[in-house]
Amino acid sequence: MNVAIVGVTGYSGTVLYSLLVNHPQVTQINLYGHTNEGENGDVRYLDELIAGYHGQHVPLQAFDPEKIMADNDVVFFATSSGVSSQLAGPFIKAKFPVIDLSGDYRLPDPATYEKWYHKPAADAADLAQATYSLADFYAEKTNYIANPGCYATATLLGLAPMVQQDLIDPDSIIVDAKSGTSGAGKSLSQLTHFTEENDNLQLYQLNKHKHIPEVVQQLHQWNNQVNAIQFSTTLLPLTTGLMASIYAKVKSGVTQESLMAAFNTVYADHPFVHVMDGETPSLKQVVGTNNCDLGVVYNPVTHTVMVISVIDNLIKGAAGQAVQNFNHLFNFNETTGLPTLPVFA
Ligand SMILES: NC(=O)C1=CN([C@@H]2O[C@H](COP(=O)(O)OP(=O)(O)OC[C@H]3O[C@@H](n4cnc5c(N)ncnc54)[C@H](OP(=O)(O)O)[C@@H]3O)[C@@H](O)[C@H]2O)C=CC1
Ligand SMILES: CC(=O)N[C@@H](CCC(=O)OP(=O)(O)O)C(=O)O
Repeated sequence: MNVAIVGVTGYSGTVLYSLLVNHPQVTQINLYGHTNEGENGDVRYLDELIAGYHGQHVPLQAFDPEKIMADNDVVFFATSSGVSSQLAGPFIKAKFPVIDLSGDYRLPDPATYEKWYHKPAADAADLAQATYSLADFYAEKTNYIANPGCYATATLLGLAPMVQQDLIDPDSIIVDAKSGTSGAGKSLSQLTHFTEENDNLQLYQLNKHKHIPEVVQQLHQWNNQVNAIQFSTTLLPLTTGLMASIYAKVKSGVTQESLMAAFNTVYADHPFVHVMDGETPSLKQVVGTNNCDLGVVYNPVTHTVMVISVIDNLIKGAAGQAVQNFNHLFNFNETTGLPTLPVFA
């Protein structure tokens, strides 16, 4: 199978390339950059752009939808938000398979996208052709897969059993999420400047984070009593890893045992999700993997359940989940080409 990547020079795109190189169903990876790529005659090659990619002498070609569709079976967009909304239309019209790592097609309502992303939304008819796909709950729908955001992934996997089985007060959900700086991509900003983030903790986008509507729309689909969450994001002075600490009041009669029964039932056939009973996972046990590890701890004194959800933001939170969705879309085994053992160093 031939696969195309647009945005390989970004953090998620580079990780995606590494995963696809080792994917047994992928025979060729073609790379595409901006529409004016190579215009001045200078062709850029991956091994010259990304340190350590020795031997990967693969050229970046100009972004051209017709050529991409002619030469490939699927295209991945690992581009900044606001790019695929402008570029992906021809693929949607042709029903060509797309896996989009950005947020541009996650929210079906253009006005909601513009409110939270502060950018023009994709065409409304095109948005209707996209499927938001949390890969562990994949349900076949369209050829355009909107891959979830990293915070949304950790949060939704931590909440799914409790929301689906109606075990918590739907008005009581609080999520305190933290991420390493690679989650912000490669562009420099004041927040991710070494002097600001090193030896520091910074909350950002409080009550304004773009993953809030994405999380709420999925929770609402699972349980229409859930209409809002309290959600905060904090930048950690780490490169990689994301932890969501989730709190909720449980409904009458819910215990540690009934919570574990729900988590174990829902995740029984989900190879990437691991549930710890009364214990809490750390970031290092998932960094380098496509796993999401969950710790479930109930406090009978406060009637509060705490779920700690940890992922590698670039793998499970982006490129790895994109490959998991790719496996689903083409009916490959869900785990093909995906790492499950942590780097642990
Ligand atoms: N980092 C993370 O943990 C996660 C990221 N995501 C999402 O994945 C996407 C990529 O993120 P990330 O890798 O962090 O971002 P980066 O900022 O690191 O990379 C962005 C990539 O997009 C490319 N790009 C930008 N504009 C265009 C354009 N007009 N045409 C073609 N290519 C373009 C850039 O190319 P160039 O180098 O030439 O500028 C670069 O390759 C984003 O939408 C992000 O929100 C989702 C989940 C987690
Ligand atoms: C640390 C950091 O800055 N993280 C990013 C989330 C990365 C992500 O999932 O972004 P998309 O939803 O755009 O795909 C943020 O908070 O915006």
